Amino acid sequence: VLNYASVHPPVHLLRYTVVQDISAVVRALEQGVKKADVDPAVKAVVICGTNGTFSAGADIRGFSSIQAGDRPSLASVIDLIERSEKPVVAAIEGMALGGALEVALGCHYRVAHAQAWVGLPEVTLGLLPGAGGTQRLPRLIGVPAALDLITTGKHVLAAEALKLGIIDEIMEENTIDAAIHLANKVSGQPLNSRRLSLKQVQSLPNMDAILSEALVKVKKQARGCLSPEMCVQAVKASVQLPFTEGIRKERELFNLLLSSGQAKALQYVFFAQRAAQKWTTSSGASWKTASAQPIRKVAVIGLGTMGRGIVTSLVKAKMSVVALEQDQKQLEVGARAVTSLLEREASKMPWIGQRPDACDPALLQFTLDFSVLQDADLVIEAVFEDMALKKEIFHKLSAICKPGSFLCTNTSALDIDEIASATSRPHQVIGTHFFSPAHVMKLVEIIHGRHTSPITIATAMGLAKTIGKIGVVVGNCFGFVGNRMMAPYAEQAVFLLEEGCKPKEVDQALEGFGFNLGPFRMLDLAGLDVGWRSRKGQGLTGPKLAPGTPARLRGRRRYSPLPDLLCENGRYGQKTGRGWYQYEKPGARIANPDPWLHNFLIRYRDAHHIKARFIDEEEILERCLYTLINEGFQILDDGIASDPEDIDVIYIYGYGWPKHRGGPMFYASTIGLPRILAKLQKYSEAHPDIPRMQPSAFLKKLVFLGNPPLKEWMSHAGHQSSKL
Ligand SMILES: CCCCCCC/C=C/C(=O)SCCNC(=O)CCNC(=O)[C@H](O)C(C)(C)COP(=O)(O)OP(=O)(O)OC[C@H]1O[C@@H](n2cnc3c(N)ncnc32)[C@H](O)[C@@H]1OP(=O)(O)O
Repeated sequence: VLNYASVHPPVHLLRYTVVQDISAVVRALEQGVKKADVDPAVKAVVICGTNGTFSAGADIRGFSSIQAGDRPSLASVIDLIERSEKPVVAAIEGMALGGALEVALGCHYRVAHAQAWVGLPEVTLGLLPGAGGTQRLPRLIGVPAALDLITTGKHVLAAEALKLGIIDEIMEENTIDAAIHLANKVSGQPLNSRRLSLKQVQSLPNMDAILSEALVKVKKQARGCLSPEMCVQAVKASVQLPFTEGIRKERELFNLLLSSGQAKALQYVFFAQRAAQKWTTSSGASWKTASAQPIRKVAVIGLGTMGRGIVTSLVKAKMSVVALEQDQKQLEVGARAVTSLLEREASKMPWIGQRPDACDPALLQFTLDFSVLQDADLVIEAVFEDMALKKEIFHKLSAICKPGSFLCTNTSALDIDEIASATSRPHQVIGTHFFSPAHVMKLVEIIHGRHTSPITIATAMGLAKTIGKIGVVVGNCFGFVGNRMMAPYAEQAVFLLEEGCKPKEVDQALEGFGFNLGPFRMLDLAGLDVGWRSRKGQGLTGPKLAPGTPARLRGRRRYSPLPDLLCENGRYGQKTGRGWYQYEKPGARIANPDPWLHNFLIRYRDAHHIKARFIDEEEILERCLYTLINEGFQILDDGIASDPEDIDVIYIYGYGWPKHRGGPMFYASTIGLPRILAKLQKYSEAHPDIPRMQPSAFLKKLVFLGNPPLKEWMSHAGHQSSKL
């Protein structure tokens, strides 16, 4: 939106908001600036936004239509603004992000409201600031600060932007009036010193080291994502090249990113994350009609690893919390752990820690007394995965809690309906599957049971948002979405060990793909005893296993007893200092290959007459990833997830799937469903005793229908989503 308004002659006001059609905004800005330039009555120009917002930047959907090599017309207009003979002042209210901040950097002065914030988030969309931002910002604030902003995409508040030198003045109110005042004041003064393209980047004695360290750092963190590295290269160009050549380099890098496919994936994730908030269930309940109830007081039952993280997240969000344990010793240990987590969190955010209300002790109460829970608006049970124990707790809660209280269970696999059956209010029972460490991980799977009411779902989603998490609504089945898909993935990883791989080879392949942790490092971190307990519960191993069951078969399905054997040897992973790897001591984090394990694998293969073979990276990746994706198709067909975006958000924020690959279902769409199907067919023919490798009927159907785009998949699902 752009208005050319003559409000306070001789200053002309250009109002615009870049969130819709960038080319319309660019055209209007160009006309406005040109008109002001030739109008002798105009002495200065102020650029501002509408409705209290400067601009959130370009419409991300528009990027798909940009062709590599397009002349970035926004960049030309920014040049025009900078070249103007009349002072141009940016009046920043609300936010100035991406292209909008680049426009402001082209202005000669920048005035911001105290509550405003600015940033260059392009890197998070797989791009770099492509309209001169990588060349102007280092000239304005120096290389280290510019690198920090451009490679992370972080937003900074006006006060910090002032300190960094991004803006010139902060206003508590009337930002536009202040900008007009400044424009009048500087009218007629020379402008060259305000034109960033004419400035040199401030030289630093250790510039080479700063740039190469930045490159090493982003490469290490990016796990194959290109945009942070390209951002460093662009900033390096601002140091090493004259402005116009730097701009050329910036454009070259921008075009490279635009055609990389990663930008498409990251932009897909931006919208998928937002789409996941617009939940629906297969019974037709949806975010549109259900409203969240206000939650003032939350109770958490159990102060184990999960309970501690959950309490910490709630307190950080300034919610009133009661934490319950069953005996004094566990209560004290849990309370100490929560306090230490909160202290650590406060030290990471000193600006919050200094505030007197940062962690009001009155907000957090530790208790052994169940009756204290009676006035809680919502209870999160976070004891360990034992159905009988959970049912006992829910039965008690149902009797004690006030009628309106919502009852949540933090479970990673158990049946929500069975837990709800222990209460007199199954419509207020819901699963809230947090991920460890719960004060860090963003994801919460919100699992609705057969009787869960829409208001309960909306309230759980609202709570997730309040505490800064991403809730994704899923249906009730063993393992829900995330762990159900993880099962065939982890199973393949273990089968690969049986057939000849070492844990490190499997982990390296998947970490090379971009996962934070490969499957064996992940299992060691989570604790191998967790899965062992679950398998014993299912009768797959342990006392419930029928005598005479073959070691490597359960029914007609292939089974690997390897993880059980490790646990029987006391190897539970990091916590015991031994698992799939060895660690310096219990609790240590650095995983080292363990000769004991390698010998054990050799003996195991001998005992079961398995001839070890060399397995290449391609097979490791295909078997682990395609079986996981295959389960995803089954989940969609079953209606457990309402669309592929939900699955992708779960995998990115809960399982460390590389964001620049867009999530497993998006990745499948980029590989092409016919290829995935063909590979699954090939592997399932070679391994007929692994049912999870047999292609899902839904995948086959989509291939038969000609590999439709991801957006159309659900219109072909057996279980029609109500979103459609
Ligand atoms: C060779 C060519 C060179 C061209 C150079 C071009 C230079 C320009 C580059 C850019 O400007 S890149 C874009 C930079 N901007 C961003 O990345 C901002 C992204 N948005 C946000 O961070 C947040 O949305 C927000 C603005 C901080 C608001 O957050 P809030 O939590 O309040 O709301 P949301 O739920 O996130 O968003 C509401 C609604 O708006 C949609 N939306 C937000 N930003 C954009 C956008 N930039 N493009 C398109 N759509 C956007 C968002 O999807 C939500 O939509 P619905 O889900 O409600 O439909």
